[in-house]
Amino acid sequence: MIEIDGSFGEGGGQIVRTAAALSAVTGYPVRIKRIRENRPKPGLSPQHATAIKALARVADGEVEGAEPGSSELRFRPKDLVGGDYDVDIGTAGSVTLLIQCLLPALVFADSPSTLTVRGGTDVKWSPTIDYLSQVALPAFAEFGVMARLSCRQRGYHPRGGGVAVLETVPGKLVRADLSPSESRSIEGISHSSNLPEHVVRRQSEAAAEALKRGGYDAEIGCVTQELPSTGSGITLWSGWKGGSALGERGLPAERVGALAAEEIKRELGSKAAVDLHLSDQLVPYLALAGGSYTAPIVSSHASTNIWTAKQFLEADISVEVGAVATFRA
Ligand SMILES: Nc1ncnc2c1ncn2[C@@H]1O[C@H](COP(=O)(O)OP(=O)(O)OP(=O)(O)O)[C@@H](O)[C@H]1O
Repeated sequence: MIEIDGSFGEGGGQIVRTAAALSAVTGYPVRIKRIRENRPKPGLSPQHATAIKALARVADGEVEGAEPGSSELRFRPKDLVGGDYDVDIGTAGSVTLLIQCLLPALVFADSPSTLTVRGGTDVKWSPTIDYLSQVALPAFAEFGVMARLSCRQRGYHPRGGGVAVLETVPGKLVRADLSPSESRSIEGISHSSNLPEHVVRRQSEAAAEALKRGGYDAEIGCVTQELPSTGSGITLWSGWKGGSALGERGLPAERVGALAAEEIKRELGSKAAVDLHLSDQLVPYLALAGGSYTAPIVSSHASTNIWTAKQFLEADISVEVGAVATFRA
């Protein structure tokens, strides 16, 4: 059994998701201790526990300790079984982080799968649903990941109620070397629910103006809906880089648009191939398939994910830090 110290490095939920995902893929049972020990609310959060239980279904495995608040978890995977899976994270737990945990296993499953996830699609501290479909999945596809994501209904904090469907087809992963793009065109979507129509327009106009000042062309769609949850957000993307911001009470719509624009401008201003967030999300696929990419810096999420991947795989992953950080395996 592989033993993982969940408080290592970044010490967050990602160690748990990556360790369980790679346990499922390699078939090595894992015991994760000291889970999120240094977080204000240590142990598994309800959304981490839901992800692990869902992964156990896909891996036909046994799991102990996958309960909210638990500081220790044992996971023993068996066969990776494709099929239809329906997972309700409840409230506004992140749909994209649950997918982050299950996707590697679905890629190695014995048949195609349709995973329906209910929860928050555009929530803090996680990739937005548009970031996952427009930035992360296309980058994973370079490594051979065959997955298609559709957002049936957005879900904002705190009510959630979002629905996303991920369809996967298993296949062999392939080595990929991602190179930087010179593109100066950016796409995006500005969205809201139960808010006046001018909110999405002000978000998108502020973003487009800020991007134009930086010499970028932007095409940003606007969607106003009436859904069970209330909220707004904007995601911008260009190749393997993104920027996003979520509306909140007291934060002017113009500021939300400008924040997303500032983030993607910072990323596009770097000579790296992928953005900061993608650099940690790609680690499992880099470790499994080999390849290379560059990122602006080595984040603590990325170095911790590399450490976690090395506990399961022989992969010789290295990061060389210069003007940009080069990830290689
Ligand atoms: N704005 C964003 N855009 C894209 N990806 C993001 C964004 N914010 C966070 N992420 C990604 O979400 C993941 C967050 O992992 P992390 O371990 O911090 O999450 P967590 O499960 O909420 O755990 P914890 O609560 O312990 O921090 C990382 O892969 C990170 O790259």
